[in-house]
Amino acid sequence: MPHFKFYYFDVRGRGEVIRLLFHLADEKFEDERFGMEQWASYKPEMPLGQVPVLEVDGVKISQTTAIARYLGHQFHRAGTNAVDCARLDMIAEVIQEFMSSEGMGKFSRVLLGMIQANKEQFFKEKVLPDIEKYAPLIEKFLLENGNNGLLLGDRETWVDVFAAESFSKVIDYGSPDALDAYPHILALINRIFNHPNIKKYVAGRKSTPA
Ligand SMILES: N[C@@H](CCC(=O)N[C@@H](CS)C(=O)NCC(=O)O)C(=O)O
Repeated sequence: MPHFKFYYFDVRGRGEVIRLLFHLADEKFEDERFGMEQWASYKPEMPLGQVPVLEVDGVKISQTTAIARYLGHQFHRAGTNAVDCARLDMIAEVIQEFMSSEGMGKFSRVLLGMIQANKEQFFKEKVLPDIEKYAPLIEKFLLENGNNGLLLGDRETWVDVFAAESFSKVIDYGSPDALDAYPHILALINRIFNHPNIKKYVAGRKSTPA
């Protein structure tokens, strides 16, 4: 296995999916966490001036989906043929759009106080419309795959982890009933966060504001 070093702020944010993929695979990585006050010294070293970034034997990879897809292949948590890989990519793009959408894309910064707004009001007025737009799409893919709480096939892939982490944030930081209309997404979250490796990590994880 290569030496992995992961760079991200000391929050879940966009980066937590990568940490979850390492824990799911039970693979070691250096979890380099920092605060905003240290960010200026890291930024010039990052390929796109942003994080998350994964360093693989000294080579830095940026963009959440590129890193997560790479780990999916590395840890055998990807599709098993080109069409399945493309279908998973399609779903990952939907999740990435959700995470970059008008409200959801800014929600972490609201939670962290980087954008001045009332958290409850922002969630209700800006994030809920994004959930109403994107959750039905993910719910549909889950339904098409049956009732096993997975997006494709019968084994957890990197995109299941990406979807579970992304949507669990609206429950954890927004409202506990925000996904009640989407039982298959709730089943996916339940399945991923009850995987023994992930459950163990989350049980010992410190709580962060975003
Ligand atoms: N499309 C990128 C977006 C990355 C991004 O927006 N990163 C933010 C943190 S979540 C960042 O690095 N902000 C600090 C900056 O831009 O200086 C991805 O998904 O990885």
